[in-house]
Amino acid sequence: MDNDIQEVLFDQDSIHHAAVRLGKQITKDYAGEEPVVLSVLKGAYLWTADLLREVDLYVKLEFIKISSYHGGVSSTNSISLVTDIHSDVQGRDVIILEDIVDTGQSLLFLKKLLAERGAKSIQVATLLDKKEGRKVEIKADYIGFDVRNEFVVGYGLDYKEMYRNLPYVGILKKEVYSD
Ligand SMILES: O=P(O)(O)OC[C@H]1O[C@H](OP(=O)(O)OP(=O)(O)O)[C@H](O)[C@@H]1O
Ligand code: HPA
Repeated sequence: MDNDIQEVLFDQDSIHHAAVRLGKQITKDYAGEEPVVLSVLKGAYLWTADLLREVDLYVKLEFIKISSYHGGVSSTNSISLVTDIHSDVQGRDVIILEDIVDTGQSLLFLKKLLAERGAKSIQVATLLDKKEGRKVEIKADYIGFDVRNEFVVGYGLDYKEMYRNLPYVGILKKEVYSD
């Protein structure tokens, strides 16, 4: 897989430092609380594992699966709920864990859903924030790194369901794309 990568943007070490930094901040900000942590599959699977190990709080971990990108590099405007959570978020503080906020549409969808279900507060911790990709106005509260407006893979992020298991975030070589 390494041969398919043109440039590594965030290596394992820098991702670890981001997890430590944000984990400390979340631990401080939510001291005394028991937030629900909502991990957004599939992309956030590694970020969830690494960030949560740096959070010293009693948390309830939930996984939700939504779908916006259909394997390739282009986005669609419709988001669908693929696998829902089965616990009640009414009156709870919720921290959404995302691998990337790009157009912002996935996050908007989730925030609306949680607000409709009566969450007390909703915050977002994302590894990557691609601010130039935004199509809707929305902000993350905890950000690992700002990332430039290019399609990235690795550390949970896929191209056609591959590269999620790369331990770093990078950009694919042009010849690897088939669409
Ligand atoms: O800000 P947006 O433009 O909405 O993009 C961000 C979302 O897109 C990706 O998920 P995707 O729907 O591709 O599913 P995946 O996590 O299973 O790869 C990523 O993991 C985020 O959840
Ligand atoms: O840059 C990206 N890479 C992979 N998946 C994504 N989903 C939104 N943006 C991206």
